[in-house]
Amino acid sequence: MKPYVFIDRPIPAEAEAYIAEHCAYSIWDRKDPIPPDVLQEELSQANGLLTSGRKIDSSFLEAAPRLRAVSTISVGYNHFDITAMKARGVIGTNTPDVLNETVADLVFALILSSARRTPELDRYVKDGLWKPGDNENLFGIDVHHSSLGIIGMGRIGEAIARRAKFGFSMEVSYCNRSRREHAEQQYGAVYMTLEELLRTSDFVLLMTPLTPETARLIGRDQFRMMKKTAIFINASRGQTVDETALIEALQEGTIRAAGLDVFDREPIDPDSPLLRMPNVVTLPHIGSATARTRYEMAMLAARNLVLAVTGQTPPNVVAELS
Ligand SMILES: NC(=O)C1=CN([C@@H]2O[C@H](COP(=O)(O)OP(=O)(O)OC[C@H]3O[C@@H](n4cnc5c(N)ncnc54)[C@H](OP(=O)(O)O)[C@@H]3O)[C@@H](O)[C@H]2O)C=CC1
Ligand SMILES: O=CC(=O)O
Repeated sequence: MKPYVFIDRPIPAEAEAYIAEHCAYSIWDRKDPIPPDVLQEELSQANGLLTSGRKIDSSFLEAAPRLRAVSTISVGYNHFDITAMKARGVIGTNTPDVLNETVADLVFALILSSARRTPELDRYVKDGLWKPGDNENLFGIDVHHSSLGIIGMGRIGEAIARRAKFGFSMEVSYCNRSRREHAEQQYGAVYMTLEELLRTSDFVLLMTPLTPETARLIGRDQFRMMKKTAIFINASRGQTVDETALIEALQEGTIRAAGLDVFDREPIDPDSPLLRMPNVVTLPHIGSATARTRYEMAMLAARNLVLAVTGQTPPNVVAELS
């Protein structure tokens, strides 16, 4: 008998067809949330789940007694409760590598737009405020030949370091728990302590996974260590930063500006002060969101799921569950 899998969101037709070849399945092919009774019914039967960002914890797993594998269409898997999944023998897979270049492009969009104030100045022109004599009020800061500190020099971090070094002649430094020699040799990245990186970088980029160690890694003390002219970029997860401390740092001029793709709460609270600061560029968590990359991610997640539920070893079992 074929394994039964549940797909909890719309996916490309090719990914669905691939799953259909190997599994019995059903799909929630709509944008509105799945009604609890439908989810409950699906979970009671499913051997596998294809999802993105759904919290997989012990109460979820209790409702899914036959579940053997969860495949997420994302590289981040902080929504997996590893302990609970391990206890039930549920495999978890993610989609690394296929999004590296796309996320790196988006990080550069944040770096450039926050340094040269492009969203703010676009508004300025469209609002009819551009006038003869405009000069210093339109100035930004240079990206080329400046310094970029990457906290979390991994697969995506390296794609960013390559752009920084060869595209913009930037000095790259990084801070990980362990050295990444490839980044040092290829991009001249200098390994530093977190404090040293914060004190010396023109651009501070957070690119770590969200883990108990990285939760609120950047707070009031860390913002105070940064240069007053520093621009803070976050494309990791919102919870790696103390958002109240970030707002305070921006309001008090402790740092110059921020470029943010991720937030503590997503979608962000419409009353957040971050949405009213001209020196903050905000994006709706779109690091990997191009049609081609999302297609590759869905195909990879589908392959991971099929392998896992048919008793084979998928290539992308997350480290803590392999
Ligand atoms: N905004 C968006 O749309 C996207 C966001 N992301 C986020 O980016 C994250 C990174 O992805 P990816 O590059 O593929 O992951 P990798 O695992 O390849 O890289 C993460 C790096 O972070 C370092 N790291 C881990 N813990 C710490 C720590 N406590 N302090 C300092 N460094 C640490 C690791 O090095 P070491 O082990 O040596 O510490 C590793 O090199 C994802 O987990 C996800 O949260 C990813 C894709 C899109
Ligand atoms: O945030 C996106 C991811 O792939 O992780």
